[in-house]
Amino acid sequence: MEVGRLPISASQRGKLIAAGYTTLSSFSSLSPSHLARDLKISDNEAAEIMRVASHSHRLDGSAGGCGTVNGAQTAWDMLHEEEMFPRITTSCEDLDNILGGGINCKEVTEIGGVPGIGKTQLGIQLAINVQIPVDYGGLGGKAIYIDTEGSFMVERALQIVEACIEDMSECGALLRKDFQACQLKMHPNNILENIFYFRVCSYTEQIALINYLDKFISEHKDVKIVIVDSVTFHFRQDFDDMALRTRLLSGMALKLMKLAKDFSLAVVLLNQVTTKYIDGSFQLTLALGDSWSHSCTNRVILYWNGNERYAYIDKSPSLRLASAPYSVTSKGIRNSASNCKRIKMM
Ligand SMILES: Nc1ncnc2c1ncn2[C@@H]1O[C@H](COP(=O)(O)OP(=O)(O)OP(=O)(O)O)[C@@H](O)[C@H]1O
Repeated sequence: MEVGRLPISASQRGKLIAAGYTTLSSFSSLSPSHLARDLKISDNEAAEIMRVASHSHRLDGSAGGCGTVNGAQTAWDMLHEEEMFPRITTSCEDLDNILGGGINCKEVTEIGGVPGIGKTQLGIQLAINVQIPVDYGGLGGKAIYIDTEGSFMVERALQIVEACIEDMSECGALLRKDFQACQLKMHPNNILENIFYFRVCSYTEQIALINYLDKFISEHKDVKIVIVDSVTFHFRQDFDDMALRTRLLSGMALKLMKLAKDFSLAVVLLNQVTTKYIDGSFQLTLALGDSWSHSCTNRVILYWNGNERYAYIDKSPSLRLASAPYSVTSKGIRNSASNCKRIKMM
């Protein structure tokens, strides 16, 4: 495919051609940072060109064009790319710390816990925090919220949005930043408008929607997080054929992992827990644990420790297994109250 046919801006097309990249295959094997250097553009802009190019290439291939295998990416490029995307804060410093700074883009993070522990609250918080402007250390992105249980409450979302704006204006004053400049972006109406909400009422609807996300996100490029609350709800009932259930779940998991990689976004899967008889005692395990266990990069378990809520990193290829307290307040997710007391006393 020729660069002239790519759906990018005329100036980007001009820069590609001027740098000698006249066909898609002439730069498809480069890393975004390499392309950014050659074109003298930002890494983000280069990553976006690569994404559009790879999408157009896929469409071209499915329309009969011949497919090519992309070249390898170096580990150095991968590290550089990772640094390009800040993590999405949970609004709880302790939780962010054990997560290596927050929820990572390009990865699937499963968050499980007992009813009432705060999974939905965390999901709503992330859908809002992903919109924190780049100037304030955020991603300035948008969110997709897939609700399978009907637990998303818009009034509660508004309450958390207002608290987030309040925090940002305080933070702006501390950092002497011009909060007025981002006030329009961080207006409650705009923040709520940037959360695309889908209610799904059956597993077939859920699979159909996840298959459609590719197209939806191509048309809404700012989406930086997809939250599914909860991912296994419809798969826990009305299933006689367990092999079919496992196949459908694995297919859905693969699709979500691919979305995370292709669009450099975070996928957060909220999940319920059940009790299982293991080694002579009943223990809490995530719903559909065995058929689902390879579907995520990171797994976080939320649990009660006395009266306090805790999060525990249960599985991760890069984070140490650790736990941290957090609380659910009227403002949303925050540091645990006892931790705040400790900080004040010090
Ligand atoms: N406005 C609020 N102020 C303080 N805490 C709140 C507020 N709204 C909700 N909560 C807390 O959040 C908890 C419910 O959290 P959430 O709905 O996220 O649980 P969940 O883990 O998703 O449960 P389920 O699995 O049943 O959906 C409540 O028990 C309450 O303690």
